[in-house]
Amino acid sequence: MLQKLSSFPGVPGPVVIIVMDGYGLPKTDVGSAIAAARKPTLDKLFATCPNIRLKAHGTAVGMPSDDDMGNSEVGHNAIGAGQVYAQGAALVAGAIADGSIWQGQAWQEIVAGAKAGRGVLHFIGLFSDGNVHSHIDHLKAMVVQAKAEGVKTVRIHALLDGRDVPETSALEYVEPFEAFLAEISDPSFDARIASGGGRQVITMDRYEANWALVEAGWKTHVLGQGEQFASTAEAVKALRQRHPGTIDQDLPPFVIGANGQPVGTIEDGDAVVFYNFRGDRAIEITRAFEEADFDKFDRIRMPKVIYAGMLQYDGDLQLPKRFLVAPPAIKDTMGEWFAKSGVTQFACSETQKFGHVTYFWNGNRSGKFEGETYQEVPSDVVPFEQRPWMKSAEIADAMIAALKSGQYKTLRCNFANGDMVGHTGNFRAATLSVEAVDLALERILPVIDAMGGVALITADHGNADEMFELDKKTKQPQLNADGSFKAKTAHTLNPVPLILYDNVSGGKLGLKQTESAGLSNIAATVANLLGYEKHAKWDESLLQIR
Ligand SMILES: O=C(O)[C@H](O)COP(=O)(O)O
Ligand SMILES: [Mn+2]
Ligand SMILES: [Mn+2]
Repeated sequence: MLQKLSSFPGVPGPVVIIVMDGYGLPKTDVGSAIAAARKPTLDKLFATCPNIRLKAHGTAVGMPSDDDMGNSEVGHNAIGAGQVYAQGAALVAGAIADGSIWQGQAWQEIVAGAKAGRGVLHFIGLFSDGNVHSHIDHLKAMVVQAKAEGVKTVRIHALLDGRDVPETSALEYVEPFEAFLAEISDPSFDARIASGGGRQVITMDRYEANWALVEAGWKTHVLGQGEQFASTAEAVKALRQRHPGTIDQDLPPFVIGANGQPVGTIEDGDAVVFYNFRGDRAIEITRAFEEADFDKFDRIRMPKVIYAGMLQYDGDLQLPKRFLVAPPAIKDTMGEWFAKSGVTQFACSETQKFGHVTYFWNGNRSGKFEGETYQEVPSDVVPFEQRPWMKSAEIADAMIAALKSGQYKTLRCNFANGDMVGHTGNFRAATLSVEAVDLALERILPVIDAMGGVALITADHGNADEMFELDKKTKQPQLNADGSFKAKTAHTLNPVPLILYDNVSGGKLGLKQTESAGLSNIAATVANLLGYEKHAKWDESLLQIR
């Protein structure tokens, strides 16, 4: 049980946490879809409510350095756990730097497995240095080590990014990597890219939003079905020419081969490493490799392989069974301690972010704590620039109903809009997406008042706040060859807001802006609003009680 606060009994009604995914506070309004949006509710909140800035990137959320942007996993982990753990990106980099990854049983089984079969080791993963799901340097280190340990053949299945890195940057990764593979190959070692495609088109679906993506990835990587090219650089160039305006994340799948023969199908006896460290978009393809009674699509052929993930992606489901680096052991989350203290909890989002407010929130666990209720609003399966409002209205409906039920002491939701539409690089759509969230807030807040509650309105990292690549010196948008602004699809390094919406305390409650204030301070703040002391492990509360 959390201890009761002696100085404050807690607010009479529920405490609501609203995460506006991808809503950062930019240094300049140039290129900010948030600044361009008409958002009277948020404008009023910033003008009239206590509000501060929180760090949401870099070491404040467990990333290796302050040059690393934040992301949903590390952001929701930090919010939910009230603590900062070294995250996958940092853990894998550390395990490679000190060599412990090669000593681990999983790596040794992978190498032994490959050698015992046809000698083929496959790597599948996101092919960039975005450091959100993966890092190409980790892949490079594994290829070098595989050669040193006597693996004969390496085949890479490269998911093109353009979402955590500039939108048409694929060749900046592909060309040097294909050169590196050519250089490291010799008569005893043959390393090549074997297949690939845009990450939003194959393999990296999440939260079961669209299994067809995973099926398309399986056909490409495992079965080697699809259009063939002589090299990945050639594939990217040809596909771009054929699909003008298509950015890397949406490029169609391709197979490397000649005369109808793919160079790297996945066969019995091969070893496979899925080298993304982040779990949400790794779980479905992992299930396809591991589950004997898999029924999400027809695999046609199920090769018997030795499979490992970079990390274990779900601790409750133990998925995958074999993993190269142990994930952060996230303990003592607010979900767990509120449950132990009898605080009922409601969590809601649409499919695209549903796991963010459940699985990431609870430290990458898929199981519920007692007293938790989850509601998923099914996401549309469309390019989100075509529906920038996404399911904001339906999430507002669900939150309003849950609030009115009076059953929950704390409620949380995530509005995907600023992030998912921000990732498309479409400025006008991103502007609309922020306006949709504003409308949803306008509907939810009066119900919170009516229930005697308060809200903390925040974000997990920036995205819609910078929709153009800005010149580092002039801070003006970079231009494409045709004079248009170069769209930015990735997250930003900007801080995020924390707004306290409170019409019940009569001005008694405020927020402290501290030097280190970050997402990991939210859990303790929520506990105080509920009338509890924070858990000893949690970072300080930012609540001021006057
Ligand atoms: O997976 C994605 O969509 C992006 O790589 C990161 O976005 P998220 O961290 O907001 O989910
Ligand atoms: Mn996010
Ligand atoms: Mn995002």
